[in-house]
Amino acid sequence: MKILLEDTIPFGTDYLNSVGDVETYAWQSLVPEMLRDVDILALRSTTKVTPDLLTSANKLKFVTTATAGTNHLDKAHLDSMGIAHSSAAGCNAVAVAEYVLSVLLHAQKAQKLDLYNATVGIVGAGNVGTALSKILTAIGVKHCLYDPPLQQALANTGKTEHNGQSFVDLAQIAKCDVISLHVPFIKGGEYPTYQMIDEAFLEGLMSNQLLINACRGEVIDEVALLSVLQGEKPPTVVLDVFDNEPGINTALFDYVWFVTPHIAGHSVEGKVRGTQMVYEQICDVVGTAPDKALSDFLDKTNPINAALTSPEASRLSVDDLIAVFHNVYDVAIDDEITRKAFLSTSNRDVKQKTDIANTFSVLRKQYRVRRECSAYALHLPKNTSKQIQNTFTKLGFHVSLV
Ligand SMILES: NC(=O)c1ccc[n+]([C@@H]2O[C@H](COP(=O)([O-])OP(=O)(O)OC[C@H]3O[C@@H](n4cnc5c(N)ncnc54)[C@H](O)[C@@H]3O)[C@@H](O)[C@H]2O)c1
Ligand SMILES: O=C(O)[C@H](O)[C@H](O)COP(=O)(O)O
Repeated sequence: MKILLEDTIPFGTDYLNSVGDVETYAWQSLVPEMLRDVDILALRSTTKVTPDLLTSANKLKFVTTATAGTNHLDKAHLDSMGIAHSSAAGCNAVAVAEYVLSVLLHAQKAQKLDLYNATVGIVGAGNVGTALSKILTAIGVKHCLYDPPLQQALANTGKTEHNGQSFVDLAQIAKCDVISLHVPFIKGGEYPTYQMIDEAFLEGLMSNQLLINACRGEVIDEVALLSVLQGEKPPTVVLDVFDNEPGINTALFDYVWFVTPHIAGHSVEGKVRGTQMVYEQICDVVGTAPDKALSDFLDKTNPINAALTSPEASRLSVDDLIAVFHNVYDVAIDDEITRKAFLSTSNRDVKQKTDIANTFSVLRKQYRVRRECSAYALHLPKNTSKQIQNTFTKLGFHVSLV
């Protein structure tokens, strides 16, 4: 069985070389002729699987993406050719949720938010929305969900809540202190998400609200966003994703609080979990039993020694949470790297579009090593309360008292 892998899939060859005849292609080099006689194709989200790409695919039976998003696959066309397809649903949900947590903790530090008294509106309660809901539950932050397709599916089974959280409508989401977007990019159909955060929604936001987009840029009307951000008393906005990536509109940078190059899901765990998932799917297609596990590919980390200011308290103080969590992930570092890279991009006007696209792509490709909470042993003081230990455990840390 001939398996063609994109070289952006970490450990792809190590995982799959015993499963079939593996070949890799360099990122952005895939052309139709390379799919001749290929049985299985695995890639990531920057490769678009279009009818044109598939014109020479004479044997292709399975296409899979080591990512959560699937809007780069023309699924209707794959279906029409009888080619099965899949994705790594949920592979990087925790990474994105941790990205949002870092933003929330910075908002607390900057006095933009009173986190423990705030309400977070989660738009899209799938894998990422649920991972975020779990984090917020662990630290005791109120939140609500907007997800009509899921709400409808649950209603059909007589349920009104998802993991103990209630659903609200978009108008209620618009009133939340924080609005965090986690829907797929869908054009058309019953529940489209294309520009669902439209001009009216954006114009209704107040200066004390925080809007975070770490799903797909197309979900926000970016022209309206720029205009609102340039107006009086704009909301605080954090963007990980943009319309028309990688040729993004860098004019937004001057008005956005944190800006990152579509890396919210790029933890080591998020990426390698994606490889593990496509490996298991390919084993299934080939008819072989998988014998490799995520732990075979993840390095150990150094423990975090936390000197809590109030270890005996019944609730983890937000300052202690900030001090511990920002050892794991700090969005401000990625914001700084991003802004520096674009500053050295000579010009921001339309003529320099290629330069902007290259800068964006290179930042993503060369992203630093970032681990999730679950990668860390967390050493807490001996007198740490059970409640605080529990909170850290629920965040994924391996807690011990020293
Ligand atoms: N920035 C990143 O690095 C990054 C990482 C992972 C995922 N993503 C993006 O985030 C999206 C969500 O990821 P996920 O893993 O949670 O996907 P998912 O499929 O598990 O969940 C998506 C949820 O959105 C809901 N939804 C669909 N249409 C909706 C609508 N019109 N209104 C409200 N809710 C709607 C679905 O019912 C589902 O529950 C992905 O499709 C991807 O585009 C980005
Ligand atoms: O859809 C996803 O899983 C995420 O957007 C992911 O970060 C995409 O990563 P990429 O394939 O662009 O490296």
